Amino acid sequence: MKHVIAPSILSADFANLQRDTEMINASEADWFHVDVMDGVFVPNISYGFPVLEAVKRHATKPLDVHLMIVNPDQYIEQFAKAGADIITVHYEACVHLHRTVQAIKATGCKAGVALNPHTPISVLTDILVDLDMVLIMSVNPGFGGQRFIQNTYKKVSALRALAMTIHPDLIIEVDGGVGLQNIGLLAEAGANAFVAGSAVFAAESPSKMISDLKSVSTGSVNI
Ligand SMILES: O=C(CO)[C@@H](O)[C@H](O)COP(=O)(O)O
Ligand SMILES: [Fe+2]
Repeated sequence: MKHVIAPSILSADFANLQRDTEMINASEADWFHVDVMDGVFVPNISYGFPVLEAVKRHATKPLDVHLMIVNPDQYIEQFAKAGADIITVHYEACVHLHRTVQAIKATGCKAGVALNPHTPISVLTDILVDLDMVLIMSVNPGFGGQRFIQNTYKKVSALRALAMTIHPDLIIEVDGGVGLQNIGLLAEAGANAFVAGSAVFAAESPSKMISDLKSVSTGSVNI
């Protein structure tokens, strides 16, 4: 498959969530990106199981669930039951990351690990082969609409170089401030999945923006 576009429903209109879900269904988007924030790991609270279940009832594409919560182990099964297809936990929130990743896989979901902007990719060297995806945060997690951090390009290309020898199929997803202005360079650096919240939902035509994001960059993903 060509690179993945995952619109973030954090920027959707929650009073019109069915409409926005159907827009994503009908668009060239590949996944729904679902940001769960607990007000502890990040200084914001978004939504939890009821919203995830509601989106799942209408979505025709996989749900890419980004957990910005402490102690994610406690909720993995519940997120899988609520409809997650990919579950991504933060490296910074997990004491026993290998155990957490195995717990995600045991549910049948794909497993991802997210890195905050200050966390070096080297911390994942010994677990990379066990992962389906690494999510590189290109803003500090907690809010949509923030400015993209330029160091992300370097980080993505270093991760792709590391993955090349031990896990060539690794999905590298970039999340935060992604839009037409940087998606091409990110794809060149080695990313192949892109989250876009404000770029999509603030656009005059969200579905045209999704098509534009899909066509701008190069790269592909094996899923
Ligand atoms: O995880 C997060 C924020 O913490 C993201 O998924 C945002 O929802 C992306 O929004 P934009 O930066 O694209 O507006
Ligand atoms: Fe996210």
